[in-house]
Amino acid sequence: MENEAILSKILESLESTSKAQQSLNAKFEEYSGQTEKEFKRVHERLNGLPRLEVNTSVSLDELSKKSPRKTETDKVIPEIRAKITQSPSGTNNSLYSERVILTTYPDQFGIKPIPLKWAELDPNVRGPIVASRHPASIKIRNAIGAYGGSYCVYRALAVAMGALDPNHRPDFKNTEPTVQIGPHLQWGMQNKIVSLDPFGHMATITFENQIAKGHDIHPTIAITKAHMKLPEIENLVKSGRLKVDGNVVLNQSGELNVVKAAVEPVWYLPGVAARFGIEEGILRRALFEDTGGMYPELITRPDLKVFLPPIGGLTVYIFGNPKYVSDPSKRLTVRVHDECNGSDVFGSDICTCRPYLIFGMEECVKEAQSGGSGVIVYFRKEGRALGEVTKYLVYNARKRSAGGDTADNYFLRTENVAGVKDMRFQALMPDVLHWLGISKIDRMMSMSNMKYDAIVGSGIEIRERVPIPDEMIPPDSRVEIDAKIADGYFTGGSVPTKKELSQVKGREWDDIQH
Ligand SMILES: Nc1nc2c(ncn2[C@@H]2O[C@H](COP(=O)(O)OP(=O)(O)OP(=O)(O)O)[C@@H](O)[C@H]2O)c(=O)[nH]1
Ligand SMILES: [Zn+2]
Repeated sequence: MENEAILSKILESLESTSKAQQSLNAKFEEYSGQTEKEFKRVHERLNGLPRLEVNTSVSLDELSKKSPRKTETDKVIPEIRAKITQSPSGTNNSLYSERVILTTYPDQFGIKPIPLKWAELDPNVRGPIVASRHPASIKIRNAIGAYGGSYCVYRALAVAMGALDPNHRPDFKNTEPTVQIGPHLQWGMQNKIVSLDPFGHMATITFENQIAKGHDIHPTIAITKAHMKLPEIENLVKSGRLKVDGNVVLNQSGELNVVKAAVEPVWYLPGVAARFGIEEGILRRALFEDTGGMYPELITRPDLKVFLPPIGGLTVYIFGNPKYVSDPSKRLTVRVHDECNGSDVFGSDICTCRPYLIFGMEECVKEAQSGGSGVIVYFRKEGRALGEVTKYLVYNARKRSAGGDTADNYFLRTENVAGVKDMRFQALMPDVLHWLGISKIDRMMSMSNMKYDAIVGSGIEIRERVPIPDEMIPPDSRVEIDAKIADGYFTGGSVPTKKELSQVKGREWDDIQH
């Protein structure tokens, strides 16, 4: 009797699972427009194609012989490949030491990190950031994580496939900055800079001797100069809104002269924790847990205070004389921008990102032309640091919702998916402004209250806030901008009421053609 009840329960649940599967299939067909017939046709075509043989015991040499084209494996360094193929399991090959070092401990034999004193103005007192785990560095390492931000994972792949010697030492000849930034007083002040290494661009010069001794020290900042060309800027020049001056705007096609700096994240954990008003231990535990246990040393090495997180960094674009940026007697225009690949690069019109970025650039150029300078900071924090997958999920939810894509529900839809509406945590953002030695901003090209509060709260004065002009707002992004204004973003106009917000509607799903 009891068994029968269980059996019927199982059958019931199987039935509902298969119903769910059916409705999923129906939905799939509806969304993708693929009939079963088409599906079969694709399958048949695929079946007709030659199959890729998967043979785990095959050697890399055999594989590259089989491949008719040149593949990545052809580029491997023979000695590295030899080391990899010596070990069929790959877990104990001669690339690395026999024993896998899962973590280290402060009191372990031979562990003696190079002293590191954060917020010291003298780089020799501050000390280099050493993040390498290779035999010559593992005992003197004073930072958790790896150089390169998120790109450390690609480096691991290159090493694993034999294209890169794990002990490769970069040749830094001629890589020095094209202009000098700093040192600025802020570099030596407590809590002004906690998420980047202010000496990151000077590492190869300042720590030349240590590098020559074999210490694996990398710069975490690089500064170069370039020309840039954008269609909108060219149009501004053609329409006469921007003038050619041969220095900032180089010619009629709107070519701009810039100095740019790429910055990788370097977190001083006690400082990051203090910025968010949390305990360092809690921060370390969360970073350990929510990166899938990637960095056990966050827990086992409380003596190591610096962490190089595997996240995107930022880029600084300077218009005009870079020396003026930190000179309080010169005017300064700034736009701090968070990545929006869909709009910034691909021209999506659902938000104001690229238009505001271009407007920011225009004003930076004008400031530089009239004797001041301009700075654009571009942070890799896609989709308010929630990522592009979350962002697209929310777009779908917005467009499919019963009452339409209205401004009053804009943030709610993000919260439904991500749990929060924003994970950018602007509290760390002003660090780059302090690295540049900025003490006041004449024109801040942003309406964001979060950016404003963070910058002003860090001790930098903002003299004027400049909203995006109405005519630059694409129609479908009205939903976003009105929702933001109602949520506290700066506006020169009126703040929409709840009722008004419910009437601001984005494009319907059906209006988007495929
Ligand atoms: N998750 C999510 N992110 C979005 C959406 N629309 C824009 N974004 C992201 O929001 C961020 C916008 O950043 P910014 O362009 O710096 O603008 P802001 O912080 O809103 O403020 P302003 O300085 O006034 O422009 C970027 O990271 C975008 O990718 C959305 O619908 N969902
Ligand atoms: Zn955007």
